[in-house]
Amino acid sequence: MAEPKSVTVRVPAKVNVQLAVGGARPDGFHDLANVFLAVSLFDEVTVRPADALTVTCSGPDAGQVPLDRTNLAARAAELLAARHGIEPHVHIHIAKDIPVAGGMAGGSADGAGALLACDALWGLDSPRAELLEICAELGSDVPFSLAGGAALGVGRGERLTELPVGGAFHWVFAVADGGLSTPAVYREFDRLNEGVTVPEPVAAPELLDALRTGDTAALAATLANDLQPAALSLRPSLAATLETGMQAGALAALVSGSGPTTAFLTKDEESARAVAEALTASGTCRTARVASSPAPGATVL
Ligand SMILES: C[C@@](CO)(OP(=O)(O)O)[C@H](O)COP(=O)(O)OP(=O)(O)OC[C@H]1O[C@@H](n2ccc(N)nc2=O)[C@H](O)[C@@H]1O
Ligand SMILES: Nc1ncnc2c1ncn2[C@@H]1O[C@H](COP(=O)(O)OP(=O)(O)O)[C@@H](O)[C@H]1O
Repeated sequence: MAEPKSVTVRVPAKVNVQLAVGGARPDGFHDLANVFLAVSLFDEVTVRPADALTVTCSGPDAGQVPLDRTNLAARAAELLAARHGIEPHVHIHIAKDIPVAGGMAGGSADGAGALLACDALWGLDSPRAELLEICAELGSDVPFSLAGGAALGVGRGERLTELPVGGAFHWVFAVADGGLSTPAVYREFDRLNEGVTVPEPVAAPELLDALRTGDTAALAATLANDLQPAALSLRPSLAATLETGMQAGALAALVSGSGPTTAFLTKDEESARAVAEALTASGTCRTARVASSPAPGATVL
C-alpha cells in the first residue's frame, strides 16, 4: 500500500478531577493519584514527509509554542524514528486550540498526537503498549493524552488504569493571561508543605463512583486538587476567577492541574454557557471556553 501523503490526529485536553500529590521523591517527581478526564477542547496535529524535521503552529496562542526540538511533538517524532532506525524527516503542523501552559496538557496532547500520526505515516503499526511506553518517556501526562476518556494515573501519573464514566459532564474553562510553569507549581507545593508529613496519595472512592454513575452533583462535591494552594499562592488573582464562576451558578470550581486555567463544573450545557458569559464579562480571565467530557483520546482523522 502507498504511504499516505499526510496524517492528521485530533487530541483532547484534560482536567484533573482529583489530583492527590504525595511528598517529593528522590528523583524530584511526586507520586500522584491523578484522576484524569479528557475534555472536548482539541489540538490537531498533521504530519507529512519533508526533507528535515520542522514544526509550525497556528491558533491564537501559537506565539507561545516552541518550534524547535524542545516541542513535545518533535520529540515524539524523534523518539519513534530512533526506535525504528529511521530519520524523523517530517513536517509537523499543530493547529492549537488548547490553552498553552494552562494546566490542560496541551503540549502532552501534541506529543501523543505526533506519535500516533508518525506511526501511521511511516506504516509502523506499533503495538499500543509500545506507544504508551514512548508517551511515558515524553512526559508524565502524555500517556493519558493518547488514551483519553477517564483514567487513574499513579506513579508520576504515567501508569494508567482506565475508568468507567456513566454520563456526560459539562465544564467551563477560564483561560488566564499568561501561563504557569508546572515545575514551579510543584516547587511551591513543596515549599508550602515544608515540615509537613504529606500523606500517600489515594483516589477517593466517592469520586470514582461519581464518575462511574455520571452523577454531576456527586462529582462536584468531590473535586479536589492538591496543587491548588500552590497555584493560588503563585497567582492570587485566580481566587477572584473561582469566586466569579461560583457566583454565576457553577456547582464547583477548581484550578485545572498546575493552572492557571480554572475549571467550573456545571449542571448542564445551558448553565455552562451562562457561567462562561459571566466569566468573560467579569474581566477576571482572558477568555472562557465551554466543553464537555469524557472526550476520546488521540484519534486519526
Ligand atoms: C500537574 C500535571 C497534572 O496532570 O499536569 P499540568 O496541569 O501541568 O498539565 C502533571 O502532573 C504534570 O505532568 P507533565 O507536564 O507531563 O510533567 P513532566 O513533563 O513529566 O514533568 C515536568 C516537571 O513537573 C514536576 N512533576 C511532574 C509530574 C509529577 N508526578 N511530579 C512532579 O514533580 C517535576 O518537577 C518535573 O520535572
Ligand atoms: N507542542 C507544545 N505545545 C505547547 N507547549 C509546548 C509544546 N511543546 C513543548 N511545550 C512547552 O511546554 C510548556 C507547557 O505547556 P503545556 O503543555 O501547554 O502546559 P501544561 O504543562 O500546563 O499543561 C510550554 O510553556 C512550552 O514551553
